[in-house]
Amino acid sequence: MIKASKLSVSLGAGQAVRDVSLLVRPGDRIGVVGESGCGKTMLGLAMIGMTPAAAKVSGSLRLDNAEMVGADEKSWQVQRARRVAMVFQEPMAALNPIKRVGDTVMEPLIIHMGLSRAQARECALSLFEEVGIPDPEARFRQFPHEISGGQRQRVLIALALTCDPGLLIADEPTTALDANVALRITELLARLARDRTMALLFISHDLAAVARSTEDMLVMYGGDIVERGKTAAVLSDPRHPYTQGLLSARPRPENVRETDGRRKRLPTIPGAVPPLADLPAGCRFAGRCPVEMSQCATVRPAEREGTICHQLEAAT
Ligand SMILES: Nc1ncnc2c1ncn2[C@@H]1O[C@H](COP(=O)(O)OP(=O)(O)OP(=O)(O)O)[C@@H](O)[C@H]1O
Repeated sequence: MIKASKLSVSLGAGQAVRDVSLLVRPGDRIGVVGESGCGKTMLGLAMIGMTPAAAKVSGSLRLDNAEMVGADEKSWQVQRARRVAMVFQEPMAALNPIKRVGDTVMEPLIIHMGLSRAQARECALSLFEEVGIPDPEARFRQFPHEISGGQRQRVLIALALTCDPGLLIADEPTTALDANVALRITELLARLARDRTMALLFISHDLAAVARSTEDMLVMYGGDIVERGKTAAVLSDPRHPYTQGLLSARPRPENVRETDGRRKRLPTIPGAVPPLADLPAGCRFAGRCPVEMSQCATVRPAEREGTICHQLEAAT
């Protein structure tokens, strides 16, 4: 259990995070949204003890029973290995370019988990399989530049899982990926959190991805949490004016126009997730939906053709 109370991060005269209180329990999946610079990353960094050297962290952050505000680097190293891990947005920058990806994932298993090389290799290969890396034996020997961006992000997720963390912080993990790969990575993170009863803090600008992968969400503005609640409720019925503004600023298909002003017809990609703006009226639940749109009781017949709704559960 991770509990932040009045957690603040000051950088010079400004406060990047202000008095944030947050309880994260095993298996919680929490989205964090808000405009650029509102403090999402800094909150994540404070929760893993990786704020910039110039930052001053105050308040309280308890990881299980240990108070981590003011803790030294050695204590943080233990917590980072076992309790909290983070996946960053740019996988190429986060991986050592001159190290084979298999060796990268084996290293913490040997150093922090005390495994032999043979055990670490076996464990790393099974992590590669768990995160959906095809042909793990072959990928194991490759360098980061030899694999795709999506596979690099999967390697980083495997790396983050090596010490079986209680909380995984994913900071815009799909920003550098194309829409389809981004969707798969989002689904992977949500699945891992469910399967491992691991908490997930999913920081993103992509509200549809937050809708798919989280149950609760926080909306940040100017370092504060201005709204929090169940993801479905916040997205369908935002209470704070800032959240209302954030949701209304989403790109909507009806706003995409040809140069002559006519509405542009967007191609339908089989299996693609429709933007939130396209969600049928009457559905209140954000999250992965097993119901095909053609069988969904809440969708009007005209909207059913050729589309699969992966995004909502039927309101029933
Ligand atoms: N290394 C740093 N030194 C000084 N100020 C910083 C540093 N990193 C971030 N900041 C400031 O802290 C505030 C919060 O930044 P943060 O990166 O947490 O925003 P964010 O919400 O994650 O933005 P984005 O969505 O663009 O990643 C901003 O005002 C930013 O300018």
